Amino acid sequence: MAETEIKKGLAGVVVDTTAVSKVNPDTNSLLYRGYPVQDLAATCTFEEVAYLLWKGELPDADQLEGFERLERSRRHLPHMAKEAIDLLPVDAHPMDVVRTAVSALGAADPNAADADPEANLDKAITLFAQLPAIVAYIQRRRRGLDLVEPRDDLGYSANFLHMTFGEVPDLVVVTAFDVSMILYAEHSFNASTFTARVVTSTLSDLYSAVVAAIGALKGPLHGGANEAVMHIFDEIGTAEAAEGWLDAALAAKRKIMGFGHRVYKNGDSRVPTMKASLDTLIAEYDRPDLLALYETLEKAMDDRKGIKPNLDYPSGPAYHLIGFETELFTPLFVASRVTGWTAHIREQLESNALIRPLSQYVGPEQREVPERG
Ligand SMILES: CC(=O)SCCNC(=O)CCNC(=O)[C@H](O)C(C)(C)COP(=O)(O)OP(=O)(O)OC[C@H]1O[C@@H](n2cnc3c(N)ncnc32)[C@H](O)[C@@H]1OP(=O)(O)O
Ligand SMILES: O=C([O-])CC(=O)C(=O)O
Repeated sequence: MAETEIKKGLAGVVVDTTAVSKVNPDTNSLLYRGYPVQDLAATCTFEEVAYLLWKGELPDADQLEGFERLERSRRHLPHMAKEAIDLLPVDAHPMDVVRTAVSALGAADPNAADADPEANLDKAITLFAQLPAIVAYIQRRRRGLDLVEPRDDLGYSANFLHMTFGEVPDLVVVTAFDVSMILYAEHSFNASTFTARVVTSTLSDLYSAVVAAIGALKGPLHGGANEAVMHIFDEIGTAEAAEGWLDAALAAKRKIMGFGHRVYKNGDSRVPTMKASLDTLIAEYDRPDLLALYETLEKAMDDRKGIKPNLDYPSGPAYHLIGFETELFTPLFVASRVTGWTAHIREQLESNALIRPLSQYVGPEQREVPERG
């Protein structure tokens, strides 16, 4: 029998088409619906980018006004999510808490199973509007603080920070956060988006697909790396210790979180934009020590392995400077990526085929069940 070529991890396998985004490792570029992500980050708000991902075009002034009004009207922490969160231990991992909250929202939505494209878009917008309240509440609850009501006179990111910290930080901080939300929003068939598409392909509902995607994102080889980067920084401590730490970690065959990528082999297209935002935060919070550690480790990794940082590398310290607890970093990724996931869920349903690959069996040959007892 001919040898079947196994593509471990589906590396290099093209499984379907998509019109949502294009990742091009040859040019180190990322397009959302045709627009370079760094240009969107420089000129648009996250709300405009979310609209683009779902609708395929940027909103005009009237469309944006209508969309913002809708999003702002849905920002309150839903009762069902709060009840579900309050049942969990305060120190449960925030990714587990977000996953549970979204699952509870799905169970409570009588229209959860309505797969009409407009119904699914409405659910996506609601989750987009509610996730900041969920994430902010989780951080405040961990700190023994009461929840903060949303403000409808603020944009998405300013309101997110207001609900988390009880005040709106300087504009440079809000802008850096908004840029991170734009950069995290979408990245073609990454593991969590593919998970969402697999679940959707069985004609399951949008909430189930998002819950599964959250589970996939949690892993440190994917979204969990932004949290892991900060743990590494804490472990290393200072720039002076970075090279010795790296040599020991590589000798112990450790994976260095925030470095490497399945698709980009010569640097992640989003890193320069996020690094520029990190630089503004370093200046704002006067933390040259953190910059020195960041750059020393980056250079040492390049020198030793030729492996470049991915988006999680600058995002981790950026979220730390803004004031988020380390365990909240990946939930921030969820709040952003819910836009991309739900755009893909809708796209999957437009021309669905059950996703069910084959495997090559390598277990025992057929055999008889031995006599029992
Ligand atoms: C937003 C995101 O989700 S971006 C990804 C975030 N994840 C991380 O930062 C986790 C750390 N990085 C990694 O584990 C990997 O680079 C991945 C999982 C992202 C990509 O992995 P793959 O495409 O499967 O690359 P693969 O694991 O084959 O790496 C090729 C070689 O580089 C090495 N390598 C890749 N990344 C790293 C790393 N971060 N640290 C140390 N070595 C690494 C591998 O050990 C392998 O070496 P080998 O050929 O000697 O065995
Ligand atoms: O594309 C990937 O494999 C991981 C990634 O960078 C993302 O999901 O943003």
